[in-house]
Amino acid sequence: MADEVLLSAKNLVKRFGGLAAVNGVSVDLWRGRIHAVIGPNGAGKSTLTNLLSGDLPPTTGTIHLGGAETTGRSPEKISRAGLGRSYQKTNIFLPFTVWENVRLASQSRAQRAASWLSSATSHSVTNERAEKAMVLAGLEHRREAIAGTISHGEQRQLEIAMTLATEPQVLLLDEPLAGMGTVEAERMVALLQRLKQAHAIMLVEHDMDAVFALADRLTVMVNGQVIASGTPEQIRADAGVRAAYLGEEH
Ligand SMILES: Nc1ncnc2c1ncn2[C@@H]1O[C@H](COP(=O)(O)OP(=O)(O)OP(=O)(O)O)[C@@H](O)[C@H]1O
Repeated sequence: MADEVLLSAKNLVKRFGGLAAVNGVSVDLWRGRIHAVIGPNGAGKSTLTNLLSGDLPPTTGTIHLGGAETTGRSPEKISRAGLGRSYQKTNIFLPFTVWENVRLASQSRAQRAASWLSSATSHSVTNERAEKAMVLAGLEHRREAIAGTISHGEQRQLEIAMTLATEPQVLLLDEPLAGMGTVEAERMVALLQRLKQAHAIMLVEHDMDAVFALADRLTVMVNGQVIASGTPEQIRADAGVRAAYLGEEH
């Protein structure tokens, strides 16, 4: 699959009353690349994610997904157009098994008609999609485990498997490494590296070691605005970024 821009946002603005939480932000997400968005608390990262996913409509600006404009469309429509989002807040059904959770997520993608037709074909398509997502997320050996009993890191993998079961082209990942220990974080970094081959990924993450290990491009936001955008090397060398955000540690 050739690298291509799968999502393109231009001059996004989101105002809450007098506050411009996102103020003129443009971003292109490419298949085969991880694009990290970093910035201090309140910089506007979650708001930007909400604009791209349709959870919030932008005040002004445009969003194209896979060539079609999705500005102002519902999250459901944007999801169907190929965008998958994992939330910080978990969507997992804890009493269900890993497989049942991924299967349910896959079912949510099934055509409405298929549920009443209930054909063997639609079931096998749903199962195949779930199986593929579970394997891709590295959870096949935990298939029968109750979701509430698996480790925190595995639950984050499960959230990603559930997102993958909707077959997105673009993945918006909100702090996938939050609360992880070293071994779990390393496993998640390896998973994201695998996923980027077939997807465009936007990563919002506070773990700077992981961000600099993973990102092909970075956008640095402060107070709703982009203060720098570029490769990890360019961002590391940017005096404004060092002053505003990274300090002297990078
Ligand atoms: N629904 C809302 N109504 C009013 N103000 C909001 C709303 N959502 C966010 N804000 C404000 O917009 C600004 C950006 O917030 P946002 O959550 O996008 O930042 P962030 O970079 O994701 O921060 P964090 O790293 O802490 O998650 C903040 O000043 C926040 O208080």
